[in-house]
Amino acid sequence: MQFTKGHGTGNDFVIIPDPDGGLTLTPALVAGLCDRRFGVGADGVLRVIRSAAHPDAARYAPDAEWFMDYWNADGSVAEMCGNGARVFVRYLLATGLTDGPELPVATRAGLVRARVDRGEISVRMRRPRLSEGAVARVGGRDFAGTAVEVGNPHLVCPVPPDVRLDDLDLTRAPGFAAARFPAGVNVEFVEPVGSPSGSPEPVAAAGPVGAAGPVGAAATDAHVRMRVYERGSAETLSCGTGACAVAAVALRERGRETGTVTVDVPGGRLTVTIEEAACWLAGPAVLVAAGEVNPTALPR
Ligand SMILES: N[C@@H](CCC[C@H](N)C(=O)O)C(=O)O
Repeated sequence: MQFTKGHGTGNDFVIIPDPDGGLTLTPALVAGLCDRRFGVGADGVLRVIRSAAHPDAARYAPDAEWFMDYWNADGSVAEMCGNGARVFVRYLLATGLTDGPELPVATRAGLVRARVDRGEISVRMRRPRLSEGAVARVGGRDFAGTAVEVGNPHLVCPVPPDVRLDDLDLTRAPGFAAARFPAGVNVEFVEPVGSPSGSPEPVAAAGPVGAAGPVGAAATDAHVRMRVYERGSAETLSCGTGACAVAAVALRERGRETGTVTVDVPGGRLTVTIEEAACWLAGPAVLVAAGEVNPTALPR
């Protein structure tokens, strides 16, 4: 089985080309591929399949030639993956399966549109929908947050000033009310950059680094840091949809509904631009290796 390995700000994926849908992808196979000791190792799998070859793709976005069949590391499927969509497009372009600079991609959350922009890849997704408050529990402490839907579910929790973001123990899943999130939830913890809790202002905080959004924004309206515990994948170095959820909350805290937010994640920097009717996620998307994996040698 051919594979390519790629990442977007350290959120890494095993990419499996299956243009005509000949492959049977199972939860066990996905979990084996993502195993960091006994498999290739990744936060998730991106199957590259033509929409016409996937039984469900047409109902999500009938007009896109390619369907991003995204799976979490534990073998569950998710509606959307923002970094995955950017890496998926990088793969399509690198292998000549499509040409840019703009293209539609079908996902379980509907159509997204990608754009190559000065070496970065941006995806246009739905606008995050903020709903009521909810609570995440870490290390015996409750963190109040906001539920946000970005095609997939998120819970964004600002970290209070007496807690250091880096000190949170995310080796285990944060607790949350299962009745509120019956399908599980991705939990983001966020603090402003330069916050009193001790995180230093990074160099070039509001400069053009990573600010390659669709409007060419050189300065951003807010600058935050986040960590994330992903449903189905544990703590990851980055989460694109999570960054969009965090950006929406950061803008609301500033009394705004639209704007551009710089989001620092453990694996790098993303830029999120929220418009009236859409949300753009921009950042690097890199392919690092390609090879062949023996599925029968993977853990089951
Ligand atoms: N890392 C992704 C999100 C992947 C899906 C998520 N774990 C879920 O189950 O919803 C991103 O970049 O958005």
